[in-house]
Amino acid sequence: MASPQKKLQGLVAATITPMTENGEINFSVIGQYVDYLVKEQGVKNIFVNGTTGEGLSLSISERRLVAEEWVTRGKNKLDQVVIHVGALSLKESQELAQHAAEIGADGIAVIAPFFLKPWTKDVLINFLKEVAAAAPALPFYYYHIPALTGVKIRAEELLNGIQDKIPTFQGLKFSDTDLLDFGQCVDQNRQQQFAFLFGVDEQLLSALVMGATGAVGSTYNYLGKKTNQMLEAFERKDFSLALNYQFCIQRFINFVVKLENFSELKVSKSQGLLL
Ligand SMILES: CC(=O)N[C@H](C=O)[C@@H](O)[C@H](O)[C@H](O)CO
Ligand SMILES: CC(=O)C(=O)O
Repeated sequence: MASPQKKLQGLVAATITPMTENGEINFSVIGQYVDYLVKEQGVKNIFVNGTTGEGLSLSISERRLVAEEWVTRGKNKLDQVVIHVGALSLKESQELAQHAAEIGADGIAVIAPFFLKPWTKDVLINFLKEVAAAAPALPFYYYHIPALTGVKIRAEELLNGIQDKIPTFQGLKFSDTDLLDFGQCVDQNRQQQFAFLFGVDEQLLSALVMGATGAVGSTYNYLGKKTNQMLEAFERKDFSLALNYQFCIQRFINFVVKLENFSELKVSKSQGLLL
């Protein structure tokens, strides 16, 4: 069973998967990448093989090797390494979950299957449950990203009673702008020790007000330090300073949104960018 004292909090960088010009994974820079995150950005948690890491575009054997390298390089340097193990095939997802446990990862996260989609909450829960059961000692996070999966089952609905089905359930990574849904996830689970990790970096301050306990995002690779300053200001209840930091972050993201050449990277104006 997941240990609550190891609660995932603060910033989690969704790592980019470094590649060589030939399209091979460039394992040789991952050690430096870890040091850069810790020393330059003050970020000590990572989320591997997610959206930013293009996990769904890698082969299963590449995903295993990437996960292994991050865990190895992060040893004694990072607090937590969470591996995204979602896949269309339940068997592949289970294989990756079991592998994450074997290599000593700190948690696994799973998105909803996105081609033949689960049509009800129960169908989705059953899929997640089977994956979680393949790594019964690892904390499990549901990765809610409806703009990319097309699975619109509300997170609030999914969380209702989830620990009865998935005892290792430890939190939610919420990559959507629906703060009603997010707020209700927090409000209805106050008795639990869940991690509520927000995934739309340009709106993190609003999510902190709603009770986010941390954040997973692409921009924490390079705006980690700035975002940590925002978190500290929020913690001190200096909301006007926190807002200044959020606006600064927004100006950067807005600049990228407006770059026409980046339009093909755009998921949707309101759902966040692949930065
Ligand atoms: C769709 C996507 O990749 N979202 C990322 C994580 O969930 C975010 O970190 C965004 O890249 C960021 O919020 C910028 O829009
Ligand atoms: C942002 C994020 O969490 C991801 O890239 O998966």
